[in-house]
Amino acid sequence: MAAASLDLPERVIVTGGTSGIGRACAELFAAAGCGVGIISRSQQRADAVAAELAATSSGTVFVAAADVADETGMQAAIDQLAGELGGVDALIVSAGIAGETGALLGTATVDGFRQVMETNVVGAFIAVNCALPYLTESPDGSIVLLGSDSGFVAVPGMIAYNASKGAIVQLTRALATEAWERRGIRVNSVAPSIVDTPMARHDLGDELMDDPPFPLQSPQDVAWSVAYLSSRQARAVNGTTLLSDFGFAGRSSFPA
Ligand SMILES: NC(=O)c1ccc[n+]([C@@H]2O[C@H](COP(=O)([O-])OP(=O)(O)OC[C@H]3O[C@@H](n4cnc5c(N)ncnc54)[C@H](O)[C@@H]3O)[C@@H](O)[C@H]2O)c1
Repeated sequence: MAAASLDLPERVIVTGGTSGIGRACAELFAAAGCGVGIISRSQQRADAVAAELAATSSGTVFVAAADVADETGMQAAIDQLAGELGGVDALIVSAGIAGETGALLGTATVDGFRQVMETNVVGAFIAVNCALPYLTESPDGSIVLLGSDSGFVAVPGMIAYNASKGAIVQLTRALATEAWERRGIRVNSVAPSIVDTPMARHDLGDELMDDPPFPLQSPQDVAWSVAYLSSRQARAVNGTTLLSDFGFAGRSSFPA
């Protein structure tokens, strides 16, 4: 059977593009021949990933170093990448942290809560704001944020993370309404359950991740959802959060 193909954006910026889901997105877009701009906190790490992608794909890869919570640094990084790419058609926001994993109410700290919200929510808004002028210029601008099934079901010991990912669901809707009506830009998010990435391995441990009692997805599984939402084939999809979770969030935890 012949495969239908996605019309992907030509110029894509990915935050958190050197690891896990962000890296899988950068790989997918670069392999499809797109221009890709990776934002990472570490210039050295970004250079190494860009060299690996350049060796294995037809797309052009540029890198910039910035912390997503630093508005000035992010504006400089996005201005640089937009200049190198010749514009921006899609922004993928994958930079994120889990925070104080396992810290229950009473031990979870306010500082830890702030740090997670700064990175996962404020950082997402900063990235969107910085890329907005370029996406507005694109004939087909779109944004895909990384949420989580933790935005729908609360995982114990992750108060700040759960709250931050709930915020991403509503941030997606809020941005989508205004960005579409005023600028023709679509905004969607993907909410995965546990994905085999350095973040999940750090939080859950290799032993559990190597023999998980839950269905485990790959970063590539998520990258395909991101690719679809950023593609022209999803031109009527706006303000939605796509759960990629094997149906977990919709399932009662009590046996039938
Ligand atoms: N791995 C999972 O099980 C899972 C499940 C659901 C959602 N997610 C979400 O997917 C996204 C990507 O997660 P991942 O699993 O690929 O994690 P990861 O740790 O493998 O990659 C995240 C990247 O973001 C970068 N980053 C973190 N804070 C940053 C900051 N302040 N500025 C710039 N870069 C920063 C990290 O350095 C890293 O390169 C996150 O938003 C995460 O919450 C992950």
